[in-house]
Amino acid sequence: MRFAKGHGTENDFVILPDPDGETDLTKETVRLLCDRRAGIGGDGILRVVRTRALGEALAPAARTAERTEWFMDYRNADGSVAEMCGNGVRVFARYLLHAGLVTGDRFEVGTRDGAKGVSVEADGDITIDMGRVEMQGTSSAKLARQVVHGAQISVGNPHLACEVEGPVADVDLSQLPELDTEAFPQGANVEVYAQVAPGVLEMRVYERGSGETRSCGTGIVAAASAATPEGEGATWRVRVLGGECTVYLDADGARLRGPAVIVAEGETVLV
Ligand SMILES: N[C@@H](CCC[C@H](N)C(=O)O)C(=O)O
Repeated sequence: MRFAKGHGTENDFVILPDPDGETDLTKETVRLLCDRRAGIGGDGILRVVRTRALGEALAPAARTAERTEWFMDYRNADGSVAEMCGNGVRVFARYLLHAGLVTGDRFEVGTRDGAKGVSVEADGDITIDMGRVEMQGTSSAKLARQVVHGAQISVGNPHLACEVEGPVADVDLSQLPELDTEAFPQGANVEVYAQVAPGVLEMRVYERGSGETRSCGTGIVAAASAATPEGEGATWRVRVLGGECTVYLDADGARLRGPAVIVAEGETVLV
């Protein structure tokens, strides 16, 4: 099967073009493709499928995705399915352009969290309309060496965004965070962040289904939202291990801007 490899601020993905939805992507296949030694390596998979090829498989929650031509079927490295991936949508959009599957600098991509607007900026960055962020109260998580408290937030997928004192580099994210399972029955992505200058956050993330990654777009939006008590009218630059993205919070919701690159194309015998 053909594949491509891409990343957005070093959140990296194996891209599988499957326009007619002919590939049965099992958990085992996803794990193998994402394995950094036995496979291609990635934090997740972006299956590129025509929305109409999904038929009944398009969950009701993804209904606004029906109007899109292309659907991002996102899988975490452990084979689990996620509703949304912010860096993933940018990389997916870059792939559609690269492969000539879309033209123009404005289009939409279908996700399990609905249709997401894509704008290609003059400098090559890609901006995604992430939609409304849902603030759901507070919760906490037990990390390897400390307990962190923060905001429970849905960016289509579940997050716990926790402000920490001191450098985020000092936080031990080597172990799966222990969460309140009543608050997060489906698990969550856990962000730790600190404000390091006016309008600038540093953030690290432990992603559900992938472990610590070098960036997480929905996590970046969650951290920016947690850092904005007024809810809107804010712009944040968010620095992560793999680079930097910008989040704009306004009355229409959140927009995420950042880079997205394709680094390789080839053929795999693993699918
Ligand atoms: N890296 C992504 C988020 C991917 C899904 C996440 N691990 C989950 O299970 O919700 C991003 O850039 O948003």
